Amino acid sequence: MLSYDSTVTLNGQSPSSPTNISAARASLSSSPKATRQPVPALSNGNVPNGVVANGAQANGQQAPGEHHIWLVTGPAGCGKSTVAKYLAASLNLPYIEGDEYHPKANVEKMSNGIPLTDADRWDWLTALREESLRHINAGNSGVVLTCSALKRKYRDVIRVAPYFSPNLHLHFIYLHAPEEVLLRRVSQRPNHFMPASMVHSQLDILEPPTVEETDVLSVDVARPIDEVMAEALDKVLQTMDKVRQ
Ligand SMILES: Nc1ncnc2c1ncn2[C@@H]1O[C@H](COP(=O)(O)OP(=O)(O)OP(=O)(O)O)[C@@H](O)[C@H]1O
Ligand SMILES: O=C(O)[C@H](O)[C@@H](O)[C@H](O)[C@H](O)CO
Repeated sequence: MLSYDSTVTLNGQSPSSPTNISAARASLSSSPKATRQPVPALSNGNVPNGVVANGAQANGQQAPGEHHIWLVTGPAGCGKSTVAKYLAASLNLPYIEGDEYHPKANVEKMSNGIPLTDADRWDWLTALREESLRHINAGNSGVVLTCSALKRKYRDVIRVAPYFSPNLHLHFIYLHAPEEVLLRRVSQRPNHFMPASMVHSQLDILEPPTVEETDVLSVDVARPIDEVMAEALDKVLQTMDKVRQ
């Protein structure tokens, strides 16, 4: 297990598998509003460690030697899983569903309408950081994960990930919407442990990213999902371009 201050190595390798960034760009330009771009059916094939082998076509090349962690963040119901699956499929990257890494006790608490504490979240955050690094160290050019990361200090825990690796770039994709939108989505979502009554507690402790958190891309998600996904992907691709320059 990596500890809080472990050195991160990338095996000195360029990513061996190309990603389909060109395909993602083509899809954006041919479908500006992305209305013909359905949420990829990932067949829910999560293996226990949360990795999904997605079926996106690999048509392009990511800049060799650069690695990215794309962390989709925000309160319950903002659309983290939906957007993250879309990004992972579009970029042909592994996907980690953060909720699957909560210990049973955390899920029981949330199911019973009891908000988690900092202590409840700490090991979960480090586990997600380590799991992301495991994917990068295994030779993936990047990884997409979901994690509410509601407070600045939670994001800072994840920010340790690229500390020793100049070629590893961490980005947060912060999804935001008014409480009534989140409430509606959580209420209407079937078969999920999180009761709608928990939405308020999430917003109560939420520390929205500040301007000084320059690794954050923000997306207003109080809009149709096709627009949200298109904007998220566009911002990701633009960010990759900046890293390459
Ligand atoms: N932009 C959108 N417009 C309409 N419905 C949406 C939108 N984004 C997500 N949804 C729906 O809202 C619900 C919550 O989305 P999702 O599960 O992706 O959120 P989440 O942030 O991962 O939630 P949680 O952290 O609670 O698991 C789902 O039923 C999803 O289909
Ligand atoms: O930090 C937290 O309180 C949790 O991560 C929650 O955000 C849930 O996991 C998620 O929203 C499920 O609905």
